[in-house]
Amino acid sequence: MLRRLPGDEVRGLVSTTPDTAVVFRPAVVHTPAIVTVLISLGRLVAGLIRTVLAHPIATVVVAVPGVTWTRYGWLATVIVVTVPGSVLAGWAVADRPLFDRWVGLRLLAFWRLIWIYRRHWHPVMTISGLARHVHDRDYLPRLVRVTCTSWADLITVRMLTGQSVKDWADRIEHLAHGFGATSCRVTVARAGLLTLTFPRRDPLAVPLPAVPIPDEVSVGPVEIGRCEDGTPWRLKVHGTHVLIAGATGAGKGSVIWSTVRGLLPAVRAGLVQIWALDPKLMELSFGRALFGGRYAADPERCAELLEAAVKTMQERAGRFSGVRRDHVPTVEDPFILVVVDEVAFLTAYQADKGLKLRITAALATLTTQGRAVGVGVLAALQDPRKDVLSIRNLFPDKIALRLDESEQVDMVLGGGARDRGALADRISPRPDLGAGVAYVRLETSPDPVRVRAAYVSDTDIRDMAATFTTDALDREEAR
Ligand SMILES: Nc1ncnc2c1ncn2[C@@H]1O[C@H](COP(=O)(O)OP(=O)(O)OP(=O)(O)O)[C@@H](O)[C@H]1O
Repeated sequence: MLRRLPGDEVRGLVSTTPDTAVVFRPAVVHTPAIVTVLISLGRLVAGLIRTVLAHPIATVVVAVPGVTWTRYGWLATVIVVTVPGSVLAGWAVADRPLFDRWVGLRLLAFWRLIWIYRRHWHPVMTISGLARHVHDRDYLPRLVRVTCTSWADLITVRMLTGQSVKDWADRIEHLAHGFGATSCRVTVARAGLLTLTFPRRDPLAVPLPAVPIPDEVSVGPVEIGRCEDGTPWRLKVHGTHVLIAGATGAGKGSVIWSTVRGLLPAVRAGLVQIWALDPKLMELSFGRALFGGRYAADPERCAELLEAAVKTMQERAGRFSGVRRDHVPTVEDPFILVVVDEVAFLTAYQADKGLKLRITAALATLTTQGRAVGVGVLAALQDPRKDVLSIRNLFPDKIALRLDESEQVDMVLGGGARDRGALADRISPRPDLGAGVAYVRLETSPDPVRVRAAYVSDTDIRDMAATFTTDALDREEAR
């Protein structure tokens, strides 16, 4: 800064050329050395206190052997280190999950905080463009905390003031590669705080066997697979409509069959009816016996079945009107789940215009009015473009299995889903690794969750059909 000091004008003059402006030397204020030393010492002590408070266990682990060594010698130190070490090792062998929960994952989180995240934080933030340089000062988003789960690192970050979630969502690839992870997902923890999820391994890389048929009678949510965090993936079908989008071989069949499987006790009890439309004649025909005659494959018959569902829906709406607003499944008014495999065969690819119109109108009516009166639609399709299924937005819940193009992810899950980590176009095309893997937006959260549907094999379907048919015959005989 150039400043005129009182009485210092002549001494500070560095240019006396007559035709130029008068230039003064910058005023230099000399700070006494003792002040600098005290400030540095203060910073050091504050940093030490912060570190001890932030990592008390690590401090104890380092400090106790250190103090023991200086006061009691090496023998005492060996004892101090080996006794707790052996106890911990024994604990790890005896009860690994409990050990991991209380010790293992915390140690791992500390190690990864120091070795991966803190070490690379500055360069990754700067190069990805998330840091700011204003008036010669660097402003970095703050790395608040690292926690580890069995499969991922969860990083809590305080954004810079004025940053948006989109700023981070736009840079998930920079972040993933910067910290050596395969992907990154961004979720909002609370105002100004984000959680970044960096998977360390893929917990869904191994196919899941079919979920056992539940004992209790329920219309859902139906357990059909597993979420990435190890919790069951439960799909709600009663009171909503579900669209399953996935390229060929993505595993749409496993979502459909797992749902049917989970509903079987309720079907047996007469609380649920499954109406199946199978225009490809491949998927649902296998378990035809489960649908009690409500199965259609040729488009004409599909249109009739859909119109029958609309009729039932309207008849119910007439009866329920002014009496109740929600549907409770009963034997008289069971929940009707209309399952459509490859809905585009009935809409976009249908050559008969009349049939196409009838089918689209029936589907639109069911998806706009069916929820409250106990009629739901579970439809699968390969190509999620609007001109293929104009009514795709009428499905409140959507599942994105492996898709061919990145743009299709937002078409299925809604705007911004891919930016927030729903990389459905990156799901492996290898059936053992990627079939049945999907991203969903669960009701409880706008953030996409990665899931895998259990695989219901042909043998499972055959068994389901055989058991169901035997049950049905037994019931007939009993009557
Ligand atoms: N959940 C799953 N887990 C593991 N493998 C699966 C799963 N679902 C399907 N597969 C495997 O992937 C193959 C293709 O699955 P499926 O036929 O269900 O796909 P799709 O999406 O219905 O394909 P298409 O649209 O061509 O009918 C299956 O034969 C099976 O080997």
